[in-house]
Amino acid sequence: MSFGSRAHVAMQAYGPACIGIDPHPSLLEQWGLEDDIEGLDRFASTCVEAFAGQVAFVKPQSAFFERFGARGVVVLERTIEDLRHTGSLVVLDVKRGDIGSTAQAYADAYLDDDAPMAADAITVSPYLGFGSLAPFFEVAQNNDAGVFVLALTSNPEGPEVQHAVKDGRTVADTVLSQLAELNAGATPMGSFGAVVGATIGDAAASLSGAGLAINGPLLVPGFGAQGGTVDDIRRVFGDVMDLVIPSTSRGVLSAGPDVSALRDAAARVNAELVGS
Ligand SMILES: O=C(O)c1cc(=O)[nH]c(=O)n1[C@@H]1O[C@H](COP(=O)(O)O)[C@@H](O)[C@H]1O
Repeated sequence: MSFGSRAHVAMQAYGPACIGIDPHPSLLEQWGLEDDIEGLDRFASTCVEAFAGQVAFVKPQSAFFERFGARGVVVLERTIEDLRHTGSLVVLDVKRGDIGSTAQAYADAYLDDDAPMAADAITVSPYLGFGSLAPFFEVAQNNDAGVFVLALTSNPEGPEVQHAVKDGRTVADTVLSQLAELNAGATPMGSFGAVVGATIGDAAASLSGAGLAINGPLLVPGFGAQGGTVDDIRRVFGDVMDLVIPSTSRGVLSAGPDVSALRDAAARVNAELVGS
């Protein structure tokens, strides 16, 4: 089953939320853990216990594991493995992007189902040109995996690149319309998503063509710790709420380390969104 179909099924079963595993040093401390490999290991396994098979998407943030070198990557690899095939889909947040021939190697590393780090989907950056991402889409397609392309990110620096205009269209608009082309005709939705922050304000209003209706999932970070609210999500994504996967990390992780408190916090995110 394609990633788009699997995502649709998981969203129906658990609600739309994506919970990030971001082992910040401050969260390790808050959880009573040392900022070392043992602390990382305990943090990640607690998250697996809390979220596997409980939410539609879990998004480990690679950088917080890479901080610990090869041993951190081992923990990441095991975390992905433990989460996969539990009902929750793993979106590995690595934000890759490179010239096509190197993009192929990244795609093989994270999206080929036989690779040790294979995830259900990854995040990628289109700023070497949308066409440079072709290997990611091809490997994803062949492995029923997904790709989330940065379009309108949640950070305040994003607009300087993403709102830049070429041939009368913003860069973000171009990214979104190329995703819509890739997803055309897919049901219930395509496997190629966009990252659009909950904090983008009125930026979506200037999009042309299909706008945010890319017939693929919209990963929406910036919700929770970065200030985005359910009202913001409703305002920005009104017509395309069915495609929205709101993503939060610190907003839920700060409820830890108690497993049931973490689960309750994740369930509250879903309840808030479904009620919206
Ligand atoms: O791709 C992402 O997930 C992402 C894109 C974006 O525009 N903004 C953004 O915050 N993120 C990631 O989403 C997570 C947000 O974490 P919190 O701010 O703690 O909810 C981090 O792992 C970010 O790297």
